[in-house]
Amino acid sequence: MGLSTVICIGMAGSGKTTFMQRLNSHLRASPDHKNPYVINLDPAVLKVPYGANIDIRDSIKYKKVMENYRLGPNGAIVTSLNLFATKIDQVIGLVEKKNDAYDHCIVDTPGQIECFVWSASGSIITESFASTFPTVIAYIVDTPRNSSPTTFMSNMLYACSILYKTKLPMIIVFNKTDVKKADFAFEWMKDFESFQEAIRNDQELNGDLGMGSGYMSSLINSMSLMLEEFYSQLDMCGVSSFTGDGFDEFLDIIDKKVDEYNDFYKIERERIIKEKELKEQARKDQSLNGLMKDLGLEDKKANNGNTDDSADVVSDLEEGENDGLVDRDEDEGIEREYTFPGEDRLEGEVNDRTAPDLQKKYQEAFEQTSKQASSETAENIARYIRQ
Ligand SMILES: Nc1nc2c(ncn2[C@@H]2O[C@H](COP(=O)(O)OP(=O)(O)OP(=O)(O)O)[C@@H](O)[C@H]2O)c(=O)[nH]1
Repeated sequence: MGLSTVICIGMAGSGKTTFMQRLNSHLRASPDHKNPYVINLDPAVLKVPYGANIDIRDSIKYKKVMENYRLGPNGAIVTSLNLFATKIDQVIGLVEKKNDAYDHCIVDTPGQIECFVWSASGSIITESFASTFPTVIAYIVDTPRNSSPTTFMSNMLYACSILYKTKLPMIIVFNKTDVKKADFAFEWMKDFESFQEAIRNDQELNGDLGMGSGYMSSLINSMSLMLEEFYSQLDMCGVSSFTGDGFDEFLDIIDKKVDEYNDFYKIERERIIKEKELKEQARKDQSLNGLMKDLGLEDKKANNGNTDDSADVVSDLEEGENDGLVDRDEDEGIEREYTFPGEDRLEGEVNDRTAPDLQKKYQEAFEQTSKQASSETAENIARYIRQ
C-alpha cells in the first residue's frame, strides 16, 4: 500500500496540533506502522511540538507578510497560504518521492479554519494532495465544548460543508475524551430522536434564553433529514490527544477510508474532473465556432452543403443590400487599420473565402492566443503575489 494523506482540520482550539503530535508519536512507537511524513501548514503557530518534514514557516515568515502587506492576522494567514500554494507542485513532488518509505503523510492546518477551508489556496493545496494520493479529512472536534446540542449541530454543519466542498472521505474525531467521553455525540448522530430530546431538555433548562429555544429548535428539527444523510457518509471515533486513547481505532478507520477513497471517491473525482474537462473543451469549441462564424468562416458542411455564400458577413453588407442592418457611415472608403497578423490580404478585402487554409490558420491562432493568455495570466498572478 502506498502513501495516503490525512489532512487535520478543525475549529480553533479543537486540539489539531496536539492531535498531530500524538498521532506522530503513536505511529513512531507502533511496530505495525512506519513513521509518518509530517507537514505543518499553519504559518502563525509559534511552536510546532512535532518534527515536521515540511513546515510552511521555513519558507514564509508570517510576521513579515503582516508588515509588508499591512494585513491583519487572518489576511496574513490567507496570504501566506497563497504564497505557499504557488509552490505546491514542488511540495507534492517531494512527498511523491517518499511514496515507498512512508504510509501516512499527516498535515496540520491553520487554527482559523475558514482561512484554509474557504480560501482558494486551501482548495488548491487539498486538491493537489487529493489528486496525487488517497486523501482523508480528519475533522477534529473539541468534545467537552460540543456537549450543548446547538454548538454540536453548528460544528456538524461546518463539517458537512467541508465534506461536500472537498468531496473527500471524512472522519469526525472527537478529541479530549479524557475530559468528556464522546458517547453522547455518537448517540446523537445515530439516533436523531435522542438529539431532539437533548434540544428539548436544553430548552427546558435554559428557558427562552437557552440556545435551544424557539427558532433554533425548529431550525434544527427541519435540518434533521439533511444531517442524517450527512452522518451516514461519515466515520467517527473518540480520542484523547493527552492520553493516546482511541488512536488505534483512528488508524483502523483511516485504512477503511483509504479503501473507500480508492473504491469510490477516486472514481467519482476522476468522473468530475473528466466532466469539467469536457465542459471546458465544449466551451472552447463554442467560442471558436463563434469566432469563425463572426469571421464568416464556418464550416461549409454546417450550411447543409450549400456552398452559396449566403451567410451575412461584413463583405455582404458592403454590397449595400437592403437587409435591415445599419448602413455604413460616410467613411466607407477608408481602409480599416486593423488586420490579422501574418495574413496576406488584398487591399480592401475583408473575408477571403477562397483561401483554403484560412480556417486552419485561425484555429492555430486561436489555440496560440489561449495558450499565451493562460501563461500570461499565470505570470501576472505570480508577479502580483511577489509584489
Ligand atoms: N484535556 C485535553 N486537552 C487537550 C487535548 N488536546 C488538546 N488539548 C488542549 O486544547 C488546547 C488547544 O490545543 P491545540 O493543539 O493548540 O489546538 P489547535 O486546534 O491546534 O489550536 P489552534 O491551532 O490555535 O487553533 C491546548 O490547551 C491543549 O493542551 C486533549 O486530548 N485533552
